[in-house]
Amino acid sequence: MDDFWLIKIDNVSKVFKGRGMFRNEPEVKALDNVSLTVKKGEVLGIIGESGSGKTTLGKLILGLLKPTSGNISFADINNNSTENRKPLVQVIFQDPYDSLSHMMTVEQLVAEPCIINNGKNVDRNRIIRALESVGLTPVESFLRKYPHTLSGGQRQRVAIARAMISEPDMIIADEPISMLDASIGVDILNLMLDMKERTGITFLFITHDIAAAAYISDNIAVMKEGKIVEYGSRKQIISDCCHEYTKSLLLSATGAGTENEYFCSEF
Ligand SMILES: Nc1ncnc2c1ncn2[C@@H]1O[C@H](COP(=O)(O)OP(=O)(O)OP(=O)(O)O)[C@@H](O)[C@H]1O
Repeated sequence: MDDFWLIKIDNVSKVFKGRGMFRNEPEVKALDNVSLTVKKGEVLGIIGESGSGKTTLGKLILGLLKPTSGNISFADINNNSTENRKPLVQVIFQDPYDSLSHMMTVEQLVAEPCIINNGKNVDRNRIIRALESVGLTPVESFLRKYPHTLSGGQRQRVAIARAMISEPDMIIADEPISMLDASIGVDILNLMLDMKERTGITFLFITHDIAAAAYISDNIAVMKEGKIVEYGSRKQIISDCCHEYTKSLLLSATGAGTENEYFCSEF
């Protein structure tokens, strides 16, 4: 894997003003001076407990939120075209049932991002290839189905096909397996790894599950209360972590005799 960067996050903080009718609740510092580099072609795991700022980080990268301070830089991409462009970033959400319109067929759902981007219909073969690439075969049996007739894992595969059809440079996967059974979750992680191998796509994998992060990530950033408290390669984080918080996450994943299916034998 090369070390070319895709996104650089420099000293980024994000403060949310107090909620409540009179904004009388205290403000929240969701991100506190975060610096991080997303390298091209890697799976970067962002791990932390609820409220540690993971989703806020993803929303800042997507441009859905603006940093209160600090800077996010995007690499110039040039795919043999005359003009350089920013990396195209797509997102996969935690709940594939909620994130997919119940009124649209699988074919319409997968075609929609291209129609929004280009304003014209998509070549049907492209939709078929996208569905094949996520293992929804025979494709003909899925095209006219609605999300409520699919299993959770199949819905998440539709969400991945929808994200992949516009050929993004990076996908932010925000807790993509937390609502799935463990074995289906492993299938989705394997699919993401397979896509990384085949296309060189970069993933930002947001999770509260350190074992899932260890299974799929090249590098892992551990977040606590809006800060990155530890960063390293998967092996460093699993075998040689320093921060007490990381140790406690590892202990809860492996401790008390619990078997965790994501942990590989190398750890
Ligand atoms: N729009 C908002 N307005 C006010 N506070 C917010 C807003 N969005 C997030 N927060 C607060 O910012 C903090 C970080 O939230 P964030 O959703 O980034 O955490 P997270 O690590 O993704 O948590 P989870 O795993 O539960 O999704 C939390 O305290 C949350 O309540």
